[in-house]
Amino acid sequence: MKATAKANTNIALIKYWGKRDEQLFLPMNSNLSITLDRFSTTTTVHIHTDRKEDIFLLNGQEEGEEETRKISRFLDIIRMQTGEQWAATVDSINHVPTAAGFASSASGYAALAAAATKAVGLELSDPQLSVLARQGSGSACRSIYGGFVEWKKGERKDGLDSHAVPILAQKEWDLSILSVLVESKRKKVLSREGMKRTVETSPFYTGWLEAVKKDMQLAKDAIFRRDFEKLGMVLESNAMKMHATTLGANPPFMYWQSATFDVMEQVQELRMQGILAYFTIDAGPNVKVLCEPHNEEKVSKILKALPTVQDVFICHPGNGVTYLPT
Ligand SMILES: O=C(O)C[C@@](O)(CF)CCOP(=O)(O)OP(=O)(O)O
Repeated sequence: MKATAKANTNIALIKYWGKRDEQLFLPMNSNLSITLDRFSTTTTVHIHTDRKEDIFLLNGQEEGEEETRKISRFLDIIRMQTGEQWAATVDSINHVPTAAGFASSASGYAALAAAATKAVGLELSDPQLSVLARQGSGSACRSIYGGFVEWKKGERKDGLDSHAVPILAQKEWDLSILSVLVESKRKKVLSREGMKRTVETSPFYTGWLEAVKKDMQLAKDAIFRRDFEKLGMVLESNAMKMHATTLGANPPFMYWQSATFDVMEQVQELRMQGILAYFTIDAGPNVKVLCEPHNEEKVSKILKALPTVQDVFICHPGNGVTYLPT
């Protein structure tokens, strides 16, 4: 038995930042993303009943014990649901150049969840598939759907109500999401560690939780009204508040580097010239800049001209997980 699935990466507009349950990947706050039309993972899962060990191939290379163990832990969730013993060969191709400033865990676990359940004949609804993908990496639960997506934090301790729901299909509102790759000078604090340390030690974290509820409402209203200026203001403000929490952590840390500031200042300069552009930043120095499609070439050119910008990748809203012929 085997199946193939493809999932796109997504970028958070209202951030997932902090867990209320580390084992089940349950978030402290609801959050909101756009699934993109490029940077995806395609995963084929072959099921074997004559073998005990899982094999994990990434971009054609067999991965070592540590990475394979992570995949096996994820597949154990499915094995518990089927109640059967089987091993899998997971063959993932990442079309997510890390150099493009995207983490591949979101598209990776969304594609794996879809391909593995399909291969074992486990028919899950989209919300159930989102609950499963979430247990590989939180943000992966959002890549099940296309376009604008909300991850409802849920209230249940078992997390069955903590999953993504679609807000607006990608064809309903076209925006440009420019992934701006800047020079990276130092190793970043991975988002999992960063959010854990922040929740546990930052006095600013309670302020974040208060503010993000309101930001979610403002962002959803702006999306329903297709009000790009209002959406841009709230997503930029939300990213700033998320990063402000890390400055109060113990020990404090900051994801931004000097090149990050160059891009932020350029985006604010563009707005002074009347061009609507807004930035958001995740757990690293790279920046995502949102603008309206008619401005994308101009904005991309101006950002590329910054001496500390290495490249700019233009994306648009993309679709959710799809199954491919194996
Ligand atoms: O994407 C967002 O909402 C915001 C962030 O990118 C900000 F850095 C966090 C993504 O965290 P993720 O990699 O999903 O963590 P995991 O659940 O520990 O695997």
